[in-house]
Amino acid sequence: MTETPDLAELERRAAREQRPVYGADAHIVCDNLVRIYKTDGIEVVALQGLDLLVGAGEMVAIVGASGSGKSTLLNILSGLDVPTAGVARVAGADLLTMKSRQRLQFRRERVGFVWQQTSRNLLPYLSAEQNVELPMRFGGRSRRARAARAAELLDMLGVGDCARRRPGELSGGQQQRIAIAVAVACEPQVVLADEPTGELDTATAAEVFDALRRVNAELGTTTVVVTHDAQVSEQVDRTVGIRDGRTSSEIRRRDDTDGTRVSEEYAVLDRAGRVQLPRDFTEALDMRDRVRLELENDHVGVWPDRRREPGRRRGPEPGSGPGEAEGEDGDG
Ligand SMILES: Nc1ncnc2c1ncn2[C@@H]1O[C@H](COP(=O)(O)OP(=O)(O)OP(=O)(O)O)[C@@H](O)[C@H]1O
Repeated sequence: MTETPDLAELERRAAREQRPVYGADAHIVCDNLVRIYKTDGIEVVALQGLDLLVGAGEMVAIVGASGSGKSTLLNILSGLDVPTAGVARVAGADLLTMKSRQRLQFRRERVGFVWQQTSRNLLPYLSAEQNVELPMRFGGRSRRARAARAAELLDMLGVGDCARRRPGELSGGQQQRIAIAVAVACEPQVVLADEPTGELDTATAAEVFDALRRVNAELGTTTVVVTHDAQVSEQVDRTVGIRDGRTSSEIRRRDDTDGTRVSEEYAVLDRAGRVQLPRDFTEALDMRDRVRLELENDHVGVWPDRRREPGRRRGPEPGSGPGEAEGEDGDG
């Protein structure tokens, strides 16, 4: 007969099983993040249990179809919007429980933003250097220190020669590089950019993205960039895909020992064990409603449900060795 464990035994077991807190080391933590908009009695679930971890100093691109929830996510991370449920922590600040004063302080000190519309980033009646100096006025720096930092940042971003010009006298790309200088003027720990290259041609977009990468590398700011631009997102080591308000896939890139760029696609596995297969994978194998799974030594095989409709495309037979895992076309 098995003995019922007493309270002390249960506590010992709980202590043994205690796992580290999700995202304990991460600089940005979204855990089961939910945002529901309610307008005229209609509910739109913009984020439905999104998980995301970004390490300190990391640069991540967020991609996804229109309406997938990218801007909603960025608005929450920037403290502009409050999530309906879940956990959102940025640079140690809890974005769900924060009071309005703390929120203001968070927005002034810990995060910098770059928006798509240049008019949202810069004041049109101030010169480039005055725009960069403006946020530093709240930080109590001397006038000389503000001017020195503005000059240093504009030089670093390749727009030192534009210091005296107003936004209307500058190209879109120059304006966005100045916007990046404004975003990092108060030495925030995190930079958030929502389609910063959306209004620019390809060559100028690459220059602006390069400026963001320079800031990330030289100042060490954790950087999250929402972008539609695949060419732009390829320049970062990690691209996170959002689908229907959830993180669905990740592409990680690294330089191999021989210098070639290697890129690998991952699916996000959440703590409930859910994996969202990429749409092109499910469509390629006509996977719908239900898939068959098999646990192997070092991977899990996923097959379309053959019994669903006899005669349709089939996946590979179980046990046909490594390579049978998700995404392999089983028609061979
Ligand atoms: N203020 C709002 N009120 C109601 N619904 C909203 C609001 N903002 C966004 N939504 C809805 O939430 C969903 C996610 O929108 P969001 O703007 O985050 O998507 P997105 O991925 O940034 O899209 P895009 O690439 O077109 O900017 C959409 O269905 C959108 O219509």
